[in-house]
Amino acid sequence: MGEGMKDAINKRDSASATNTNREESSEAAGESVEYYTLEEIRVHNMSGDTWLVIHDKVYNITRFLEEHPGGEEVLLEQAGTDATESFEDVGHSTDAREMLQQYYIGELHMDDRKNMKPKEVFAANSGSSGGTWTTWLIPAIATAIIGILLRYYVFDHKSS
Ligand code: HEM
Repeated sequence: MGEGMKDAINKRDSASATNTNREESSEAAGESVEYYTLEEIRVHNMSGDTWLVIHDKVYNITRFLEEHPGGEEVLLEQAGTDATESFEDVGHSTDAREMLQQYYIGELHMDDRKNMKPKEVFAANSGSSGGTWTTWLIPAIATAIIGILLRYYVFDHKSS
């Protein structure tokens, strides 16, 4: 019996090994990604069926509602919508961000993504915190003025 049995087992093992590999590679290639539009997501806005979007990823958080340290209420307020801003406003920990993975079901449809246009990026950079160029321009001018003053001071002292 020995050889036949071993062969059968080997065949089964290698078959299951190739299956697993195929699954992994198709996942890695992103073939099985689901895309949802905001319209599709909007209907999942109740306590028994709760989806939300964070950073263009769609999460089914129905079974997380009761576990959320920040309470069920805040999640239900965001249910069926893009909750990225509220999620970020709270300043969630790295642990919270890692937890998200468990509830991932797909991606927000490309048409519904709020891609930052170059104009918006510029506006975001030149807000009250000051633009990037002012951060080096002001110290540069200050250094130049100090340099000029020092020169005058040194010359004045040499000539007198
Ligand atoms: C599925 C997505 C979410 C996950 C996995 C999550 C997870 C967590 C975790 C683990 C905490 C404990 C503190 C921390 O580790 O940061 C927390 C706190 C909190 N979360 Fe969320 N959260 C999610 C979505 C949201 C959303 C959309 C809001 C919207 C307002 C929110 C509001 C809060 C608040 C108010 C707290 C309490 C903060 C505090 O007491 O300091 N969370 N969340």
